[in-house]
Amino acid sequence: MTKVAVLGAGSWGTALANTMAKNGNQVVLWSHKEVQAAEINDKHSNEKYLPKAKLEANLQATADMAFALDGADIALVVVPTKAIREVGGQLADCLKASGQKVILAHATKGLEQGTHMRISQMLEEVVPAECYSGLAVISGPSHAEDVIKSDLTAISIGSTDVKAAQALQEALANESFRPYTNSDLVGSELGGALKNIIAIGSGMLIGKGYGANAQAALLTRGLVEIRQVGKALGANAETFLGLAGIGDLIVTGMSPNSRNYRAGRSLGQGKALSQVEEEMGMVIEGVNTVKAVYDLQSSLKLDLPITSALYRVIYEEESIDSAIKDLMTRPLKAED
Ligand SMILES: NC(=O)C1=CN([C@@H]2O[C@H](COP(=O)(O)OP(=O)(O)OC[C@H]3O[C@@H](n4cnc5c(N)ncnc54)[C@H](OP(=O)(O)O)[C@@H]3O)[C@@H](O)[C@H]2O)C=CC1
Ligand SMILES: O=C(CO)COP(=O)(O)O
Repeated sequence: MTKVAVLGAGSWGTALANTMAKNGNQVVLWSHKEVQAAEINDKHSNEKYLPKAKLEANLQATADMAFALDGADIALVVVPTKAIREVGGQLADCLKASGQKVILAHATKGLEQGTHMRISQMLEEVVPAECYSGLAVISGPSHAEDVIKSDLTAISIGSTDVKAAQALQEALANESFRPYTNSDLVGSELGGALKNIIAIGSGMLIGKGYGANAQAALLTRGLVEIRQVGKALGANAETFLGLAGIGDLIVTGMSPNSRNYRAGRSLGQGKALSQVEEEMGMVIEGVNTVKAVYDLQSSLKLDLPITSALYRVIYEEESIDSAIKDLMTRPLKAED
């Protein structure tokens, strides 16, 4: 049995914590809100993020991070990208105070605004190296709404530290949840972050009334952009053919359980971004990630037409129709 502290009690943190508790591990889920921790402990539910789900009775929650981390083998951070430095800083303070060393992992899919850093790079900056042995990312096609129902799911765990990846793999694996390990931390993080951009575009096409041809074209050409950015940032191109690449692109670009897809669909139906964000009530990572990648493309000397079109629609008020026309009438070229 492994002791795991999961930091972040939104939909994904709760679903991952619940899976590991169901497997018989000792799991403590940290929420920054007392009231939410109390709901999980008393009612075994997290209605805001996973409506109607019955959580495992042995899943314990707390609003005290030091308590969650006490004796933990693994600390798994699952908060939105914008909260990583704050939560990582609190984690570092707890680990420094206790003198404990953990396997450090995260399941967040984004890039930092301004710095364009990956999540593990941010964590490395805020958590001193002596506080952890091994850093891993949980990536791959996995909606919390499906995982909580024990729908069949396969994910990938990216880490250069085999022992760290295997410890997470053991804690998570069961008959309906199959984790694979993968040594490409960079590619696993980038696959997870960048597919959110394309998923917004895929939702937009459906919201506009286009069909499966359009969606397949966008996802395939989107994968080319993901791979180009990934290679330029040091990922292994092969990773994008795996669960953390095309696997996650398929599920996020096609499933109504995806926040990014649903956001794009609502934008395609004519809603304003502010309204879409308010109605979602959950993080839509792709909205910030499209800006990060748009900003990065010139320094990486890349031409990313789909990412650029989505950036213009989201941030510069270009109409979706105009962006689609622009993409479809670019100079003809060979497929690369
Ligand atoms: N949902 C999914 O199916 C999947 C999500 N992911 C990724 O996981 C990450 C988290 O997403 P998800 O769980 O969906 O997000 P949600 O929006 O469902 O939940 C976010 C959680 O983080 C908490 N939070 C926000 N800011 C802070 C903070 N400063 N300190 C502490 N807690 C904070 C929120 O608390 P509060 O309620 O107070 O706002 C909430 O509990 C994202 O990067 C997402 O891309 C990856 C795979 C699947
Ligand atoms: O990464 C995810 C599924 O693998 C979740 O995507 P959304 O944030 O779009 O729901």
